[in-house]
Amino acid sequence: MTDPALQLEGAAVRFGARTLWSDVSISLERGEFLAVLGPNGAGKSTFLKVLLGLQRLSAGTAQVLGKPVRRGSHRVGYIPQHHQLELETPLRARDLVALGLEGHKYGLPWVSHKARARIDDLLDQVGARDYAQRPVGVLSGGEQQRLRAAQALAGNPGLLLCDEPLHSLDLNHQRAITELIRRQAVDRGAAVVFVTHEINPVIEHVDRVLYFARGAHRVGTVQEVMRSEVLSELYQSPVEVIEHKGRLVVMGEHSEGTHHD
Ligand SMILES: Nc1ncnc2c1ncn2[C@@H]1O[C@H](COP(=O)(O)OP(=O)(O)OP(=O)(O)O)[C@@H](O)[C@H]1O
Repeated sequence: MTDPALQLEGAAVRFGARTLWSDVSISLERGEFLAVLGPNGAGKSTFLKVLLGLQRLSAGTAQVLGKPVRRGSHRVGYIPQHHQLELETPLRARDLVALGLEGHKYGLPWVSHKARARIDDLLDQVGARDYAQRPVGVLSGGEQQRLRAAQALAGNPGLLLCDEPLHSLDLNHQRAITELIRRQAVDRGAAVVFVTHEINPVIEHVDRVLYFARGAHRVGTVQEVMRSEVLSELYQSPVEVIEHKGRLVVMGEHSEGTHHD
């Protein structure tokens, strides 16, 4: 039996007197797609930081691919939240993708034929071949974001962590990147943790939802969590979830995502 891709037991993060979230227990199998939802400041990115080994738990345990979390695991791919790279960043677009290949993290002196083919393939898949030779700093936000997705997939990760990866992408590229992420899960058996404010673009791929709000959380299938009574209880105020042509419209979500002890 293979280890779960991700396993948290009684996990909590506290900053001083503030409990961001607590008592999170979840196990994710290879190939599973978890959407992480919740209002601003609810602790979604912090959840990813825990899995990246960048944020210590205040209680509980976290294991990734059968081992305690640690920084810099090449089995973990990460698409960070969008931020514009500096104009002067001394990398071409294809170099950014190459950085995702194991063994290329500390410089780019020599790229094997096989690695070059893999980079070309990824550049094609994210539609970045045309700007592969351009300096990354001059590229648009969406163009950079597509390269980050390719970089995260380059090392064939067993766990793929995505922090709002569709942000700043047009509809066509949203679909292309979503399809790439889905294939990593379905064809290559990676577990996906997908932080998003908007579940609809990925709803057909989501196996389970982890919803954070007001220091509490719920875990379950889309049908179990994305319901008026469940979210109203979580937000402690009326929230209405309406299904319309396969899309979910959530009305009455508050922006306040945290509480103070
Ligand atoms: N090291 C830290 N020390 C104190 N507070 C922190 C620290 N890291 C994060 N926080 C706080 O924890 C809260 C949760 O942040 P996080 O980035 O996880 O939220 P989020 O759900 O991803 O929000 P958004 O949707 O806005 O991206 C924020 O209020 C943030 O200021």
